[in-house]
Amino acid sequence: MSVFTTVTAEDLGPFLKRYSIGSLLELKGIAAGITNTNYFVTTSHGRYVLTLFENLTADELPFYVNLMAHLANHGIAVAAPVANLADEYVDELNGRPTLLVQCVPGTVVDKPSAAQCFEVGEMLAQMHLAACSYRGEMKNPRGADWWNATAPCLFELMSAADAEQLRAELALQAEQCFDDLPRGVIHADLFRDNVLLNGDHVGGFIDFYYACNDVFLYDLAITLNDWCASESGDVNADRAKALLQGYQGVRVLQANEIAAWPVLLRAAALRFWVSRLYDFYKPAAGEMTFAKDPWHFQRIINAHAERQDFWL
Ligand SMILES: Nc1ncnc2c1ncn2[C@@H]1O[C@H](COP(=O)(O)OP(=O)(O)O)[C@@H](O)[C@H]1O
Ligand SMILES: N[C@@H](CCOP(=O)(O)O)C(=O)O
Repeated sequence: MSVFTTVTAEDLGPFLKRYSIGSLLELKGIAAGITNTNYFVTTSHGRYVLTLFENLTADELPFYVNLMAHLANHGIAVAAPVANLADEYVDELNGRPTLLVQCVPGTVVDKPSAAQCFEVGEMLAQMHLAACSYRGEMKNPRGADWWNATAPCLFELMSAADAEQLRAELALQAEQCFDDLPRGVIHADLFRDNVLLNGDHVGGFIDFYYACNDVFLYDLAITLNDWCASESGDVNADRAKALLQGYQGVRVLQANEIAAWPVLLRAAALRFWVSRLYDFYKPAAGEMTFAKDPWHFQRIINAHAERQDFWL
């Protein structure tokens, strides 16, 4: 369920008058998603998704919303924001900041094929290049500063063996320097549930609310860990190769990126191991989160640590 703030057709009437998208035909809550309230809004002009932000404030939204508009302008498959008559993307409804975007075609695919991984890799590289001309800046809110600050409150709640492994993994990452790697705006959460696939093609990347400035290769590692790893943490080589081929067809990895790849795959898994551990052990009272399995990412780290061949 993810309708946290109810919207009725009556609520929407005055809201839609601030837009030029026609009159309301249908309003339907969207069950998927875990953070915000989403509705499909069908009007006489077409189909849109209305998001009511449950956590982000109107002041925090321009970086993400302008990024989506910038990428859509450059031909990247993302949901394009729709501006209201005051030429603003962010509006307000029922006490929440809102965004209206075009519906993108496709569905979430749980078990992607190699061909679909190829397309996702290609679109990701194109997104990285298109975002180079985007002027917004955002620090990674889930980068090394965050995981180093967050992990200490988890150690005493974890098994001794897991806490020891987490300490070792943090120490391994603390020794690295990624300053020379190509960087720019990254999605930072391009899991399967944030991509709509239309057959083999990318209908649209969605959910840009972790986007930030960071290392491109880290984004590719986050994507590979979700699109190509099984429950055991092992990686399907065909899908991984396809994702990397798709990516490198657009942006060829440099020698220093190839050298950093194994440790960045572990960094990308560490980020979600820590965030899922935090959600598991420290669920905030009343917070609308659904804890996902943290140990999945520990298994991915273990598998990467054993691996010799990284599909490049
Ligand atoms: N632009 C869009 N076009 C079509 N469907 C969308 C679009 N944006 C969101 N959705 C649907 O809404 C669901 C939840 O969106 P998501 O952004 O993941 O929510 P949350 O921010 O709550 O995690 C998606 O799985 C998808 O089915
Ligand atoms: N894709 C993530 C969820 C988003 O990150 P979070 O920090 O908001 O939990 C996952 O599957 O863990």
